[in-house]
Amino acid sequence: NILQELTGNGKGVKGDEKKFEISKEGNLYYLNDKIRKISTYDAQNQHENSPIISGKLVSSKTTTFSDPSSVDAHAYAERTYDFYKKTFNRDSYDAKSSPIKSYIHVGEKWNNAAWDGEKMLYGDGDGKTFISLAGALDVIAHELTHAVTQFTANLQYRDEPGALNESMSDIMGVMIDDNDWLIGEDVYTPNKPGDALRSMSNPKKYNQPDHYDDRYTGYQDNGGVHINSGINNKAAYLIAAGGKQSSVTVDGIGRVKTRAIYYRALTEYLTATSQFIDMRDAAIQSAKDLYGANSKEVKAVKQAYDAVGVV
Ligand SMILES: CCC(=O)Oc1c(C)cccc1C(=O)O
Ligand SMILES: [Ca+2]
Ligand SMILES: [Zn+2]
Repeated sequence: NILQELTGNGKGVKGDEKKFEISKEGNLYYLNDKIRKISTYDAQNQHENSPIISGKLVSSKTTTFSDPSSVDAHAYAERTYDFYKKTFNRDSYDAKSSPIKSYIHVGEKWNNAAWDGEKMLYGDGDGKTFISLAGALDVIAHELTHAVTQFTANLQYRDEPGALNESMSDIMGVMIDDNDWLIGEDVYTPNKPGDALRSMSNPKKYNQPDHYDDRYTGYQDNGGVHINSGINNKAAYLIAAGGKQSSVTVDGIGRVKTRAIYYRALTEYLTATSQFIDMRDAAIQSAKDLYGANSKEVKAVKQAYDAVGVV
């Protein structure tokens, strides 16, 4: 690459040392990765609903950056970018190498993270429910996957399509932060070790259904997008890890093949109004495309959706 690489460093939200790509303009250094086109801004506690969230590109007098939220937001965006490029040959969220912008210190003690249609937003948390949400790789991967979904299937953010939108973000979140089936564990309830925002292996542990017959049909949470995502999350877990549910046994095929199936379903088959049954069909078709019509991978997909009652 013609650009001269420049490495920055700093401690993340959990106190761990990280390295990342920066740039120098004049006598200041900036969280601006010109190779991946990733830049990180400080929203300086502007309210998350303010029409235009402006921000100050994070800078430092030296190559060491002292704001842990900025360190993690920048480094984890790079990790997520690299995963999509290496694993699926996708260049940024729109596959057209569009710039990735992250804003930290959004709102006041905001227990939230979001993709707002054009940039990523991270709250600092209130210190009880969350610490800075930029501090978790699976959170950042979840948010950037909302952007990927927007530029591919563009699943509507309500009811069943919305639950699938949420599930795709959780699936890629655990595939990128790939040492567990938990979501948000690194930044959730600092005073309660060992818990998480969601579990894909056991959705019910955090009050999500793991079977279609138990789906939420009310109006809260845009028709339960963070509730019913548990059903598809469990299916994805079963496809990868195997297991038994509602007297159906699934022979797992591993994380690598599972993420390939879901990425293909998201980018080739799902649409804005896909329902859970369409997710089943899209996953089966994707497994057929990738591994053959009578493959054990196709069998695992069918078994998993049988197990979660999407038939
Ligand atoms: C795993 C990241 C996540 O779920 O972020 C959200 C939070 C913490 C609150 C509300 C919505 C979201 C989201 O991105 O869906
Ligand atoms: Ca995790
Ligand atoms: Zn989400």
